[in-house]
Amino acid sequence: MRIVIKENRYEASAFAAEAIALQLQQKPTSVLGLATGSTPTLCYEQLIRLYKEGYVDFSQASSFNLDEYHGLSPEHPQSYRYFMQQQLFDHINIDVKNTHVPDGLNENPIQACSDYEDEINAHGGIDIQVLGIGRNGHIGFNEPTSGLQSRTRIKTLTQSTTNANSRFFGNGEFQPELALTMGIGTILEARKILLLAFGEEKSQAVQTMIEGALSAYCPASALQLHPDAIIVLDRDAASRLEHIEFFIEVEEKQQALMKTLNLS
Ligand SMILES: N[C@@H]1[C@@H](O)[C@H](O)[C@@H](COP(=O)(O)O)O[C@@H]1O
Repeated sequence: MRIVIKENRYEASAFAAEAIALQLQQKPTSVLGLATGSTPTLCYEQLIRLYKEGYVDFSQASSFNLDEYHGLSPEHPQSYRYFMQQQLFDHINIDVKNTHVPDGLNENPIQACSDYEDEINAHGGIDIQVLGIGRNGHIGFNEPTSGLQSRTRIKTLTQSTTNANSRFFGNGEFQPELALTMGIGTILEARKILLLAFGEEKSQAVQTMIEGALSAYCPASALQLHPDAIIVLDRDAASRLEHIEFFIEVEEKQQALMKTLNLS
């Protein structure tokens, strides 16, 4: 894991957007793995800016989102398809036919999940996967105890996750307790991973993910197994890291080395 600690969420989001832009410059047909939630919104804002300024082109790219609520239509304002249209797709030149979000209304969600896996494979796998992290350490909707080799499937959400996400739903509005989500094994197959975490409320999950043991109790800790995972934090999310000074030192040395090798 490479740990990048930025002063604030704006700098962290700009770093992530630049990494995605670079990926697309190097491989215009990249397959992007995308996430929802409040965390990636600034990164998407920066990506839209880079697109408008001509630095990035999505015309040959395709995308797969991590997850979707079961029971919400794509037009529902809380569905992740709707979120992606509003926050990113409607503002860039990606062909909507090339964007994929699990089908929350499919009458056979088990089949829909297995088809989703097939579709990712048919596209040659995910080149770069954006992730947020839940307060309980979940990634996608892989709640604690999710199998570390799990595949796309239907999951029951924990109370802690439904509570955290209730802020997006109106009083008395139907809030799904089931979701279709890529599995941890699916996520780990992405060639590069960029996990973003901001704010004090994520600091415990971040500490457990990075400094804790590999454990299904903290699904994000599975990223310790990934050969190219970058964890991008703001100061608050990094605040509980016991080895924070060490991580800062290593990153500075790595930056200096990359400059010397002309790789940055
Ligand atoms: N399924 C999503 C996750 O992909 C996301 O990482 C998490 C954190 O959301 P936020 O970024 O709003 O804190 O929320 C949801 O549960």
